[in-house]
Amino acid sequence: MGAQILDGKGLSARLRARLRERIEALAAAGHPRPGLAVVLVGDDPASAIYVRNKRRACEEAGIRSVAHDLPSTTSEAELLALIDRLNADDEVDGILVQLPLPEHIDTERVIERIHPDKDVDGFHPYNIGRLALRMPRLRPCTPRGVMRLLDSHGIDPAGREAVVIGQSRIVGRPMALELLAARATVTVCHSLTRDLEAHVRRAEVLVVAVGRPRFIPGGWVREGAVVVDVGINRLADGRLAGDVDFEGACERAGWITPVPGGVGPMTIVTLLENTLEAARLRGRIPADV
Ligand SMILES: Nc1nc2c(c(=O)[nH]1)N[C@@H](CN(C=O)c1ccc(C(=O)N[C@@H](CCC(=O)O)C(=O)O)cc1)CN2
Repeated sequence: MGAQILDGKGLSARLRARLRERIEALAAAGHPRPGLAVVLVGDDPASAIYVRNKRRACEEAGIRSVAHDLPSTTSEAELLALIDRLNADDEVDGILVQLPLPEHIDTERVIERIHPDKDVDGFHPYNIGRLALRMPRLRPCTPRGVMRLLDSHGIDPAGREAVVIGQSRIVGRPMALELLAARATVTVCHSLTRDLEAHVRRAEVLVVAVGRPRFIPGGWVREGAVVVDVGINRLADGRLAGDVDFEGACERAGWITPVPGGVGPMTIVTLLENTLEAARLRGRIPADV
């Protein structure tokens, strides 16, 4: 076990405490509390847990969260109508629609309907475009959380070979944009990539987000690499495993995120920070807090 741990759980707890202080100070000065609408459609058990955790995190931080739990039979038109109402509601600073949505709903159409200034997930084409142009506004939570985790441990990706495995909207694509903005040399690998092992072996910063337990063998990891494991996979015995063979990778990596306790908690704290940022962008709280 040589690798040092990138402790997302510890860092997120410190950031959440700081956020709570800022929000309480704002409230004491007479400013409104930021408001987040959390929309869950259907009964996916993992989504229900993530949404519950987000709502609890809001409460602890002093953010007002409003729950919209809709049945899996909700039509796309009904969901879009709810988003229209939330867009028009001045007390709602952020709108979060938990993904994945049921198959009969067009995810792109839903994301595009959210006003970009309330898009606390950072998935709207406007916000992704701003990130691509290195003019970020609201940034996707998981990649932003990863960058903060690296930064807090003094890890600068500039000039390094970064390899991202997975090209999802939530992680892979925006992660590549974040690393590019941080001036890494970035490769994105996906299901059609030939010789994945060769790409992994040359990665100085390796980010894996494929959703397959222990998909990357530890023996592929470059000596001294920074390994960021975004996968959260529930094993048959109930335990959680990442997308990387953690024990094997620890023998070779310089730094590694654990699962649980690495990237996941950073996603949630970044959502809270984005909600505060959205309230600022909308002028509901002062710009200088
Ligand atoms: N609208 C969105 N949907 C989804 C997102 C997202 O960022 N926005 N990301 C994922 C799931 N996700 C947040 O929604 C998420 C997943 C896991 C964690 C987390 O803290 N995990 C813990 C372990 C939790 C457990 O015991 O199961 C950890 O890694 O320590 C936070 C957020 C998909 N959908």
